[in-house]
Amino acid sequence: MITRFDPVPVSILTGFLGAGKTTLLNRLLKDPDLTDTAVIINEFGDVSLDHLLVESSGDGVIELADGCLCCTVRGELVDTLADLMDRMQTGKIRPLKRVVIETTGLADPAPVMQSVMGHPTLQQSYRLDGMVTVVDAVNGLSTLDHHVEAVKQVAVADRLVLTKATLASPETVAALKARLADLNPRAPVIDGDLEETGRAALFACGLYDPATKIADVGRWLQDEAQNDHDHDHGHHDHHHGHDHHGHHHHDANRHGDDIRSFSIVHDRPISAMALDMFVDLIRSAHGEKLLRMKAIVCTAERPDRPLVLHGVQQIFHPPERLAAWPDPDDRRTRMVLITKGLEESFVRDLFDAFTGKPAIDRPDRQALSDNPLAVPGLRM
Ligand SMILES: Nc1nc2c(ncn2[C@@H]2O[C@H](COP(=O)(O)OP(=O)(O)OP(=O)(O)O)[C@@H](O)[C@H]2O)c(=O)[nH]1
Repeated sequence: MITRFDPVPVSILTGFLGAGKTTLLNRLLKDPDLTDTAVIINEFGDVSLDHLLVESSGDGVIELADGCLCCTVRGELVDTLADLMDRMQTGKIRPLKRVVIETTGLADPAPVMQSVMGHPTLQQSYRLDGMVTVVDAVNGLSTLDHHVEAVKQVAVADRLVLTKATLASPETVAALKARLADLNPRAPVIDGDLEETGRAALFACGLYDPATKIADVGRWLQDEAQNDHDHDHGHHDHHHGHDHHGHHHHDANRHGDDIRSFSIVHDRPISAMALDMFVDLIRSAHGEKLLRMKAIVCTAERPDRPLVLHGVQQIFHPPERLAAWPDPDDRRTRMVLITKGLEESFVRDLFDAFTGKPAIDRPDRQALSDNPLAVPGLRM
């Protein structure tokens, strides 16, 4: 038997790389009001860590990996939403109160929104209710200057959540708030540290209304609707190339001409000192090219308790030791990097050198830490 339901509210949690989306989601998932909520998380790259770092991973958390919601895995999002509705209607899962979609940090929100609002079948089953955008107080201004996706994420928001304000100066926070008000005069800016920010009510914003946003928002959504229409009619020339209008590649690892995502997997424990030196070198010498680094590391000193590292542009947050491995049978170190203008081979060579992997034409860790710039082949 098929049961019909009222359209299920869908909220989209977005924000630039490392702004604090997963951290906020982990707080929200502790709110009992978010039971019967399906959470769809999406990550760039072939190795995904978010499903390990979302604390209530398991039932209700669906992972769309190895691609970006706004381009490569957009079809998977549509299929996932259709499948959830099908399972609800046929009684295989309990009726959902809400669906929350966490996008990748580089996602253009417009195509993701259009998937929910404009898809001919999905729009009968779902309604967009709550665009929540997380903005990092430390990197926010420069991110808005350099990444069109970040500008769009702010402009489309119903609510803006400001994170890391205690790490930024009051002047920086004031300048950022002024910029946010220009881009989105009506969205309240909510302090990420407040307890109530972590409650389910954050998502309940009411039916999405583009008319309450700056005029660009309506245009972006219309462009997406037109793109979908053209696509349906065989014009496959949109979204190729990340041009100045913010259009996208279909390649998950090329979200801009020089933006790359890659991962390093290592199956032996790493000494904390080697890790420290590797991170320090990357950060100090190439921090501006490192958009994001996320890692779960098996250290030689505490192999039973993995270390989680987060680098967001130049900022490295204090590492966190988990109580145990999320999957006790997989204790490999996994590191995901998103870089802009920094070659994968360079980072890999550096990692291998610090972790002691021998190579004929590369010096060892000691020589590297003494003089990293003197290394042939390791200079950019
Ligand atoms: N001090 C401080 N750190 C924060 C805050 N929010 C997030 N962080 C830290 O920022 C780092 C990145 O946080 P995530 O929640 O993983 O960010 P994200 O937006 O999900 O990252 P991506 O999925 O890679 O885009 C982590 O080390 C967090 O602990 C905050 O409000 N204050």
